[in-house]
Amino acid sequence: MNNEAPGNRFHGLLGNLGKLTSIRDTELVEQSLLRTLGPLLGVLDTELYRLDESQTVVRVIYSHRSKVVDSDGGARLVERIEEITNPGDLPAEVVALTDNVRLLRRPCTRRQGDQVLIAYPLVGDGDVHGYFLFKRDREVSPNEDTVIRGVLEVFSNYYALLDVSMRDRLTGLFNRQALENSFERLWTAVGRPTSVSAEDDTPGRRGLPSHSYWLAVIDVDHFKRINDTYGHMVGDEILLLVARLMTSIFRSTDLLYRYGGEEFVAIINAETAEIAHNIFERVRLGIAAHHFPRIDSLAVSIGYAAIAPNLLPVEVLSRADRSLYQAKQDGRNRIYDYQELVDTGVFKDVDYAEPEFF
Ligand SMILES: Nc1nc2c(ncn2[C@@H]2O[C@H](COP(=O)(O)OP(=O)(O)OP(=O)(O)O)[C@@H](O)[C@H]2O)c(=O)[nH]1
Repeated sequence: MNNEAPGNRFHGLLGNLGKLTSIRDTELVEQSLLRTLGPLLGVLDTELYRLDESQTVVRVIYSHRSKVVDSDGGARLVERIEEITNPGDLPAEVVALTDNVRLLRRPCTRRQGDQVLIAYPLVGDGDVHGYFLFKRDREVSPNEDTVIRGVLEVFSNYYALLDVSMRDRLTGLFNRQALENSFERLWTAVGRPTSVSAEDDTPGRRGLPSHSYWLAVIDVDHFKRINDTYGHMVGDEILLLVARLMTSIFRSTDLLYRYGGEEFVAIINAETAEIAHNIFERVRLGIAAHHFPRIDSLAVSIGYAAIAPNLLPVEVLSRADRSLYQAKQDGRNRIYDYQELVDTGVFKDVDYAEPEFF
């Protein structure tokens, strides 16, 4: 561990665990874990790997601390947290080490020159759902091992509790609360325009940023009839199947929420409106082609809008929702893009700077 007196370290650890369990957001809890363990182990870099159900790494969170010398000559530690969703090829030594951790369900180490790469499993419900990794010049002592295991256990239990509170009970998708909680962070990450489409001569489009993230509201058509005809139990089963189908059609990096009764929200990454449209069309067709119990067929209507950095989340939601409403008005079982509805004169364009509700 580091050179602090044991009493101070113990208080520091308790304080950090207190902070960790006071956070109400799963991603911030993950960051807080790295902030707690890095200083405790005397290392500047720590990493957290998250796995999906098929044990594939889907997210990596890196915490880097570096010394910065101020103009007055004083040194301080600056921390940078980076998150990669859908990481590509992981370094071979990480794959080899974490394979062992997963199979043995216990910490493993791997020597790299004068350094040791150390990995701990994150265990919950009997499954390994991630790894905590760090590298340093020596192995973990028995005392350190006890502390790391204890902190990881608190983290895993608390994470599981938080995760449950962010999930819809019926479908297991994220719930409306989770969407609202993550809006701010989501916007910082996804709201940046990727480029400015200066060559695009489409009227009204020149100079507009081309977006890479899209928010869709997806609503089951005539769902009330299903409930009225077959009862709520069948209705519930169909909602669950719709959620499972959508989860299998969207990519694992797309975000899917149950927003209300038979209404879902998806946030996806796509380079153009056309690609986004094709993805939503795949969802619509996938649901239309599925054989649901009792009912002959099921349709969904979808309204979507680009996530522009100069719009509030509520404005993007409102645009997608208005487009959905239009799709319902025009006969259901269709997909409308807000911008398309503006360009074709169905909607009056709304000034980006002025929210339409106030
Ligand atoms: N089974 C079940 N039904 C739900 C749930 N939440 C909401 N509903 C029902 O979903 C139905 C939604 O009805 P409406 O809003 O009229 O929409 P709709 O019948 O799908 O019609 P359109 O959206 O206009 O195509 C209502 O009957 C709600 O009671 C749920 O969790 N389970």
